Amino acid sequence: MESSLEFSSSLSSVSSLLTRCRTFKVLVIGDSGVGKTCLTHRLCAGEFPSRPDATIGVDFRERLLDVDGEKIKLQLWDTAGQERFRKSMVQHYYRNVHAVLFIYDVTCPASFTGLAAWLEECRQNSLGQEIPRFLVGNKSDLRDPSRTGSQVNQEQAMSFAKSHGMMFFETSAKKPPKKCTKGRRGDGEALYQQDKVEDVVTAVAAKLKRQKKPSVTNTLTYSGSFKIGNKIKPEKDLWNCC
Ligand SMILES: Nc1nc2c(ncn2[C@@H]2O[C@H](COP(=O)(O)OP(=O)(O)OP(=O)(O)O)[C@@H](O)[C@H]2O)c(=O)[nH]1
Repeated sequence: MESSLEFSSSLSSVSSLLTRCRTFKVLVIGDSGVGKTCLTHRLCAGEFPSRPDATIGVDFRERLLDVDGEKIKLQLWDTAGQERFRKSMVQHYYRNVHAVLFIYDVTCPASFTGLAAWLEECRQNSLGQEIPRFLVGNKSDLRDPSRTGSQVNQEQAMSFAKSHGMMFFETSAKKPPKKCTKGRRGDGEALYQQDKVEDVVTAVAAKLKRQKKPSVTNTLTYSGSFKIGNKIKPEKDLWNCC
């Protein structure tokens, strides 16, 4: 009797360990230096990395969220901004993508005009219009009110986002602006401070939760990277549970 109880309790702990959740691949693209690595790090680890290296190939980071009682796992593909570090890997980036984050630096207008090239890359890799797209202006902590001419203005970015069917955010991976939010905390509804980087993942997860055909895996997390020269494993092997 005792052993059957033990057996059923260990079965239930195994099953809770393997709680299934829906997993989505989110591609992060934008010019080199706009802060893709720092942003994905902030989104997944909740902190700003002290000395990020230029990404070579792609780095993977994951974030597990609870959206209205459902577990949603975002697999963020932090891709290299430099052409020489992307090369032959580009087609792998776009395979089975569920959402794309376009990042630019608000203090670097060239990174904003450069978005046209990233849109073109999406087109060349047959990214469908049904794939949700998000525009994120990063490094808002460096905005200088006396230098408006040499920065990307928010109205301009908003109108770009609108014309391309994107949801728009401006934030900072280094010092995310805070805003007061109402939501469930502990026993009930409460007001709390949520930073605007958190808004990005929340919006992506909420949008993807409504998607019809996502992949399903367990909640084990994975992170790692592929450099040029590595063979990319089929995603089936990468993401399914072991
Ligand atoms: N002040 C400030 N600096 C930032 C912010 N985000 C990133 N940086 C800095 O910008 C530089 C580039 O950041 P990365 O995250 O490596 O940029 P990336 O887009 O991943 O660059 P690639 O890997 O070359 O594509 C680093 O020196 C960061 O410290 C931010 O929000 N504010």
